[in-house]
Amino acid sequence: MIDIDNVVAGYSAEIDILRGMTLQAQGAEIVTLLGPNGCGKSTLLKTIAGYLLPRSGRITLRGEDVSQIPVHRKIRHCGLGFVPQTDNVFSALTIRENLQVGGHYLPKAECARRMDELCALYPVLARKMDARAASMSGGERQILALARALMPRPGILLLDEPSAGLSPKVLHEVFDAIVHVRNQERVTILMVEQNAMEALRISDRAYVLSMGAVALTGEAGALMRDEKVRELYLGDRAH
Ligand SMILES: Nc1ncnc2c1ncn2[C@@H]1O[C@H](COP(=O)(O)OP(=O)(O)OP(=O)(O)O)[C@@H](O)[C@H]1O
Repeated sequence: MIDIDNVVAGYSAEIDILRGMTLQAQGAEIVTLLGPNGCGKSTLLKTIAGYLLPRSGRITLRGEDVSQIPVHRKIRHCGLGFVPQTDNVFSALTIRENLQVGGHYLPKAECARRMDELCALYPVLARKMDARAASMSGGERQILALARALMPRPGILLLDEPSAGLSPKVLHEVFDAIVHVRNQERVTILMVEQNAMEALRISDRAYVLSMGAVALTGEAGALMRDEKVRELYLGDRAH
């Protein structure tokens, strides 16, 4: 369970980017964050992950107030996985090595067992374990980034634009991979996406952000069917 309560945060002391952000996600839910460029979607993920600490408000993960816990401790101790938008795999390392980095603080046998599980979940990785990540396609790299974040078995996964730069076909492969892990491992997923309609198709709920706060929230199917929402927030690309 993620509970964000009235969070205010920013990069400099003078400017608040998040201005009283309140939202929740729980269970095996996929929740998408939508909204115009610069409204604070990535900043919210960075604040939940602990790259930025809130000036006020509270972030609760699985019942524990983690508002002031920085990123390295959150990922290790709070069951949080984070896949940033860029630089999310080590190109010079092999797929096996990337996964080992993701599980570096697991005991060796547990790390190996977890790699086997993730290779079973994502066979595309199993076929190329000793190839360098640099040789992977964009979609394969996203799946590796996802698997790397999953190594320590997080209960909560934050994904920043997993479809960025991908063709529509590959986007569907990556979204399938996200749904697959939600179904198999019952992870709570909070995802930022520009591809609003595609993201809503795999989501349970969504929040539309505007100027650092929630403008609108609802069940994904209802948002997709709402004419006004489609026109104002989704570019009316629904069919
Ligand atoms: N490292 C940073 N230092 C200072 N300001 C930043 C930094 N990163 C983002 N910002 C500012 O914070 C605001 C929100 O940015 P953010 O990246 O969270 O938006 P977003 O909703 O994810 O946008 P996009 O859809 O374009 O990725 C923007 O005005 C941006 O310029």
